Amino acid sequence: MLTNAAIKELVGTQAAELVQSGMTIGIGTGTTMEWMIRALGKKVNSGLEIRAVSTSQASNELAAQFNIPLIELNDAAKIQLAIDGADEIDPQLQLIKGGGGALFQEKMVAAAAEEFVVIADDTKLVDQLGAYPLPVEVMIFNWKQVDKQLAKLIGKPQQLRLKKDGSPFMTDHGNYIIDISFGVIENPDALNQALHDIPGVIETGLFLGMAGKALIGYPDGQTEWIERAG
Ligand SMILES: O=C[C@H](O)[C@H](O)[C@H](O)COP(=O)(O)O
Repeated sequence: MLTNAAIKELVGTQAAELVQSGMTIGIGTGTTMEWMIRALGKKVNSGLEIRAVSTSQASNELAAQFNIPLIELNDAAKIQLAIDGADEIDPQLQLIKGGGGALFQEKMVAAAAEEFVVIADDTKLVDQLGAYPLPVEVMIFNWKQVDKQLAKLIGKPQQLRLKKDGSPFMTDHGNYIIDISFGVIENPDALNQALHDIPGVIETGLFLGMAGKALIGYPDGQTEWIERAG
């Protein structure tokens, strides 16, 4: 049986095979994507010619270590393919993302891509989103006001993401994250809209109708492609 890290390596390495010379790709963030970036780096060092738009400082740094040419999203005329991990994946390929705090840039890159592929181990598959706390990126300027609005919307106070030293976690874009525990999200679209309606909410970790395919790895070493219906 494979360890969780080995499953991530399996799907990350397999996903790197999707990348063809000439492409501009989006590269996501997280422990699964680290394996994809490493595998892609080997291909680049063997002659694969690509350009990449990264979704975080951490992925920038890893990609740079492997000489993967990076460009800014504004300089990408086209992104043929974006690949990223996820924290939860439901049967419609609706996602919760942002466990690593990169949701805002990840969503901008995924939205700009012609195709968005998710890679994950099977523990990320759920029947309904919501067991994983939903990350919401908020302005520092009014985060306490946002929190009050969230308490009205959800009925209980929410958790500002903190670092191990107890100070607030800050995103690459200089914002805070509030992690919202739902248990089950009955209507992801309505929730996403309601959250966006709160001034000071910058982005949510709900990625709805974005992923076309997901590559899932299992402990027995098998992988499976799941496609979004419709
Ligand atoms: O902010 C982080 C991203 O959304 C990650 O893609 C997500 O948290 C999954 O990360 P991992 O592959 O480490 O489980």
